[in-house]
Amino acid sequence: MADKISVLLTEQEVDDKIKQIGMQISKDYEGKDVHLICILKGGVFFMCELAKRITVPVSLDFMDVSSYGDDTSSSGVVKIVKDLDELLEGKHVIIVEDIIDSGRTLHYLMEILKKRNPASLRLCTLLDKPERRVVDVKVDYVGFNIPDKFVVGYGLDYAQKYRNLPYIGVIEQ
Ligand SMILES: O=P(O)(O)OC[C@H]1O[C@H](OP(=O)(O)OP(=O)(O)O)[C@H](O)[C@@H]1O
Ligand code: HPA
Ligand SMILES: [Mg+2]
Repeated sequence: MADKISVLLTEQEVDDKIKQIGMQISKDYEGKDVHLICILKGGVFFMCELAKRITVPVSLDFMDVSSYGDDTSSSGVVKIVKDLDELLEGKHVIIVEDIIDSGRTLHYLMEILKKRNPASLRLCTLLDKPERRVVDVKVDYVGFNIPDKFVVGYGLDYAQKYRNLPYIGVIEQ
């Protein structure tokens, strides 16, 4: 049976927000190149749209880190499924995520990536659920703070489904 999904953030709201973040990053990094790291799979839709809105030179890389599997809450175990292709030494790096929830994934990742000597390292997320935080993470660019609800769409999945929705929705129980 199909799940009933209600809209939390419309496609227009998400698109407008990504344009704003893109403009802010372009301003903050004027005269520099930025290296975007997409955290697969959830970050992929956001990164593609964001990259198009940044006006300074952009390079891209991908990392797959998984902590949720097909469940709706974090197992606390973070594993690197695919590492980056490129070195970070001297680069202005922005990690691009779909959501920060418990903070476990990003806390772990920031620690690992800092050790690779980027010129700078920032974190950009489309969604943040501050109420759910278990581990502290400093987030530099946030699209939306959202309530403690399990959301899907724009890269976010429930058991691998609904990543392709062009809006952010909540599965009704
Ligand atoms: O703040 P946390 O509680 O750690 O949760 C956030 C992480 O969980 C999700 O990834 P997931 O491991 O489900 O992989 P996916 O992106 O492939 O769905 C999401 O994309 C973030 O990476
Ligand atoms: O609300 C969520 N939805 C989908 N994946 C997630 N990973 C962490 N939080 C979420
Ligand atoms: Mg997931």
